[in-house]
Amino acid sequence: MPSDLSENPAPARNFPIFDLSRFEQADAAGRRALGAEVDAICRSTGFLAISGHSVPRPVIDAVWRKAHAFFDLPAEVKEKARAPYPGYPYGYLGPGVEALAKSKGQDTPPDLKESFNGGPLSVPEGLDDAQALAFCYAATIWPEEPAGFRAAWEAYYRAMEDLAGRIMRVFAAALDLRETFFDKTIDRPVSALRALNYPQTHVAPQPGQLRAGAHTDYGSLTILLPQPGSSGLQIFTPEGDWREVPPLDGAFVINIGDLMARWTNDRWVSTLHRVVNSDGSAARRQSLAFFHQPNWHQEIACIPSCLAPGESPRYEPVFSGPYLMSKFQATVKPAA
Ligand SMILES: O=C(O)CCC(=O)C(=O)O
Ligand SMILES: [Fe+2]
Repeated sequence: MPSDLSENPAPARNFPIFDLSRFEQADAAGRRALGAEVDAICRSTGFLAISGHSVPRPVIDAVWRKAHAFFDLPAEVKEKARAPYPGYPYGYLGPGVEALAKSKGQDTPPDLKESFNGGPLSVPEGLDDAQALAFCYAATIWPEEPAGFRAAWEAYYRAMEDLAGRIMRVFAAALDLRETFFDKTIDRPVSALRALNYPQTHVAPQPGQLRAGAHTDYGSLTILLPQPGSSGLQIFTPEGDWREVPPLDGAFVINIGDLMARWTNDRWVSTLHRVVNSDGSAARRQSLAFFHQPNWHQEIACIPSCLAPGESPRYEPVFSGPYLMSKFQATVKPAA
């Protein structure tokens, strides 16, 4: 685990940008070639930007504004939408609740952030798994204000679910699989959307305390929208140093998560990343993170074509939903 918390690294040179519309309009040979580019990126860091995504600007702007207005509310108002007990996945998680580095076994002070979290927009018909109903399909605790929050949130959630499905087709092409390979594994996804607010800080953080501690994401892929022009998101490169993700106006930053690494037998890497606060006095920063997660019951076992001859799978198969639940619950402060 790297620990150079005070380092102020340079922006990532040549941060890759992938034009999704170009891929979708290409013929079979073009798609294979573009897929190969994505394969190379995912073997190296698994972090890239997506342009040509066609997510309407008003959908993005609306959720951004509503989240900003929500975080501006007094603490006691935000607390009304609080997750009812530690380990409950949705609703408002106030400052001091989560330490992402704990998912990596690092005992750090809590992250300097607050978040609002929401789950799937509906429960699939006939689903009766008690754990799934109690965790991924638990109710989102909606805030009463600002007006229009829920409508804006749901529109953005839908747009992200759709975008994630399109990116998973790129991933299938990148892995030399038929492009619909993942479709059935993500047709009842248990994805979560998280709005993050990192308040302005005036005092030095505690030793080891960051805005978001070093972690990997848990699922198939994450679609991030960092505040335009903001800094602080860093990835741990294959060369072994922290690199800042540059601001990329109009593009989403995506990264693959642990389940994609497991699926591909570590051909693709789920890269460690974090959000730092420079020198203890950092400006407020907001972001949106959509954590795309395969169906609750989906078994994630090594894709056979990701095994070289004579190689054996590095991981035991896991089920998507229970895996997510165990990772999430490791990061929250237990009840006092
Ligand atoms: O806020 C960001 O830019 C990244 C947050 C993040 O990595 C996470 O919440 O998993
Ligand atoms: Fe993350």
